[in-house]
Amino acid sequence: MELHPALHLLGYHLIKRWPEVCLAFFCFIFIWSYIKHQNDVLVFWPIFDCLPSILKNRHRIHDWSVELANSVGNTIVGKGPIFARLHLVYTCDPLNVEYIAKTNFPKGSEHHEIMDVIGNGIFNVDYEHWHAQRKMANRTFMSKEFRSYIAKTTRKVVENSLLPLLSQVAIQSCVVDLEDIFMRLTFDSVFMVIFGRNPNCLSIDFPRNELAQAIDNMAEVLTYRHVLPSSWWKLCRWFQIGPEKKFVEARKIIDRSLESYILLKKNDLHKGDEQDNDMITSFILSQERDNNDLLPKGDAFLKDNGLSFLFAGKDSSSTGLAWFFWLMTRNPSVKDIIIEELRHVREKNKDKDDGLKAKMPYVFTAEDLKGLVYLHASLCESLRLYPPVPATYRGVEKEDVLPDGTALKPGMKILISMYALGRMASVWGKDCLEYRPERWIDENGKLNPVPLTKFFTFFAGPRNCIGKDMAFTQMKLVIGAVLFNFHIEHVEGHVVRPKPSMVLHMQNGLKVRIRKRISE
Ligand code: HEM
Repeated sequence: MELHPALHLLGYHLIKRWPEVCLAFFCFIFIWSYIKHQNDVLVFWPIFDCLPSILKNRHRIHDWSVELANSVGNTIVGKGPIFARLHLVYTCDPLNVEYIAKTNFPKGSEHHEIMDVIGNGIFNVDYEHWHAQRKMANRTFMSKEFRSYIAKTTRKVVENSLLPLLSQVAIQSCVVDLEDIFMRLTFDSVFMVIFGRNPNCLSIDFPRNELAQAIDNMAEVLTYRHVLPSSWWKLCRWFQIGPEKKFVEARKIIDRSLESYILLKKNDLHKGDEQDNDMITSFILSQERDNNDLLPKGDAFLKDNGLSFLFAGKDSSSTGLAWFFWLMTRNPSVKDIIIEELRHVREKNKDKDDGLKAKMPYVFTAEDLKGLVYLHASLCESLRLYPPVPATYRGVEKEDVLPDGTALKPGMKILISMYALGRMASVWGKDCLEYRPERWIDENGKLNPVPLTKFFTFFAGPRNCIGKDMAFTQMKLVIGAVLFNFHIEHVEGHVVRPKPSMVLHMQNGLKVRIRKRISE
């Protein structure tokens, strides 16, 4: 049978122009699939796998992680684009996470590479090296002297810097970013706990601190490194372009500053000055005293750990505080109960108050706030809904099976979302998105231990947060002082939402007005 000339021509062109035809065909499949799946929470594309879904939701990545768990499942295995050589297991199944935490999966070599700026600091090492460092750090963090040093230094920052600044802001009745104020506060207090010196970032002229700025820039670059395929950021590093240029500049400042602080500390120690109770002094003494081959000698190790703890402690408590105060502005009944608890303490203290402590604004001690059940419950509830460290990951180095049956193979990466873990109806019940401190309190008015078993904000197992108690002490001192002495009003129209970053910062900060609470 003779072929129609038009069909003949079409066949000729299809063969001659095959690259264009293939491209058109792929575009058609792509657009058709996009339209068909545009409302799906997760789509696995050919070649690109889950990457387009991640990119589409990058601006709301934390809320997307909750939707994923609710609509697709608590554990999802994805491969990522072929060129990224990624094999990812995303989980927010509490049993899986508990297993991962207790079995002590390593952070892995990729983490070490990405976080090269903290070298062999505790955050970046695994197995016996981590074990030796954790033992040394535990000795410091568990000691009574160190704990009371934390309480004393934080209270000093609250009394001498935070309250005068807020009083001034109240007089001027201007709008301030409370998240920025808390970031300055925790930088000063964490720095004092680690290095024994106050960088004085928190003051009414809002000074620019070169080191704090360099650490923020560094954190931004590290976020890029975590989300980009490693070949991309390594190429940028090689050419010293984009974020990697910023990295080099930030690193110079960080190295120079921390080295000089360590030198100052060593000079103080060798002059025979009275010993401080800060962390670096304690680590220097451990280095001199302990004979453990797994604990590196020298200043590089001190610098790596000084920076590890600064990274871990600087923005986490401040972020926790910012979300807590945001929730207070939206839940006045909760705020009133906490203030009532604080008033009781104030009344009890009246007899023993010396003139200095009795003056307004009133400052509580860590001891005053320790037993306040509702304050603790409200803070835990806020940290559940807004975990300052929203996600973490672990490497897989040998075959294993998670409690829900997911098979793990060497080379896989396990991504754990603390943000999703705190918001799942299957874990916290139907009212999981409500801010309800009562869920942390039992029928006898005591703290309920049950929610703690599903609370992963500070992670779990042997590699949980070593600074958890310190963070609670810091945050409660700030909450007690601010709620008791000031009214905080959220500026109407200012939108508060989480930023897609490694720490759950607020996208636009927390804009508030402050008034003194005197007459009540
Ligand atoms: C609200 C405040 C805080 C939260 C929510 C928090 C959360 C966490 C989480 C989730 C981890 C595990 C991360 C992982 O393994 O990937 C962690 C580890 C760690 N945190 Fe915190 N943290 C807070 C405050 C602090 C403070 C104030 C310090 C000390 C200055 C600190 C020091 C550390 C260190 C050193 C580790 C690593 C522990 C290890 O690997 O053995 N954290 N933290």
